[in-house]
Amino acid sequence: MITQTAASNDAPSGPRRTRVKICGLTRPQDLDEAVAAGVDAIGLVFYPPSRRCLTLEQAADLRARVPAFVDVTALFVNPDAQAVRQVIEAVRPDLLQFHGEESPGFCADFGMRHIKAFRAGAPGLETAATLARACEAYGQAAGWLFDSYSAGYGGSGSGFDTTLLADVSRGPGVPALVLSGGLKAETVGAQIAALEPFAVDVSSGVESAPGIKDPARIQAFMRAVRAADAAGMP
Ligand SMILES: O=C(O)c1ccccc1N[C@@H]1O[C@H](COP(=O)(O)O)[C@@H](O)[C@H]1O
Repeated sequence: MITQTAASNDAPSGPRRTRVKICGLTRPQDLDEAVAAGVDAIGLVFYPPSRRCLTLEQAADLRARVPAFVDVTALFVNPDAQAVRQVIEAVRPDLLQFHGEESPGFCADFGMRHIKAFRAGAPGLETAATLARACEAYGQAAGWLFDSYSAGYGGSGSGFDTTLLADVSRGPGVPALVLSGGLKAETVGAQIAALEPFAVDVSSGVESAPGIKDPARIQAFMRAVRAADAAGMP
């Protein structure tokens, strides 16, 4: 159930500032562009079938460019624990992000802040009630991320029916609501206005090809988020 009207995970009143994560970075110049544009977090993918997947060495090189106060998230899909530990050791991410069928215990076992992703509309997550119930099992997460249900596990560029989020718990002390799935500069403002997510997470919508970010699209996306925030100021 949504428990507050200003449906942000921030304090109940005050100016809106939607956090932005750009995921699936593979090149130093794209990382620099995202940081210069003002992102709050970047995501590095460790899922071999993805064209955005990095080696430990590539990821460590990218990580070394990230300044203070920008979080680095390491994204996995049903990894084995050893693979996660290797990434933690080599890359030192600030957060882990799990996009598969990882259990709450597995996600929490690394003693790190983590985000659990849910594919809205997937089997067992087809209604607002079942999606909300699934989230509740992951109360130790720092964020609940909502993505579309499509072939593969994410990063597809497709959106989903956001009415499925209607029953998700929100408010202080509840994992942050992170909206994802097919976001782009042209549409993100309307999504922010309608749903007031704590954060948005984008990959395909700021790319010219999988894993290749486009500076103009990154800047346009950030402008659209900030315009939506300004429009929602009290
Ligand atoms: O980016 C990937 O390749 C990826 C692979 C497996 C799981 C998740 C992945 N990316 C995440 O998917 C969402 C939506 O991305 P998009 O904007 O629709 O392309 C986002 O959270 C990415 O971090």
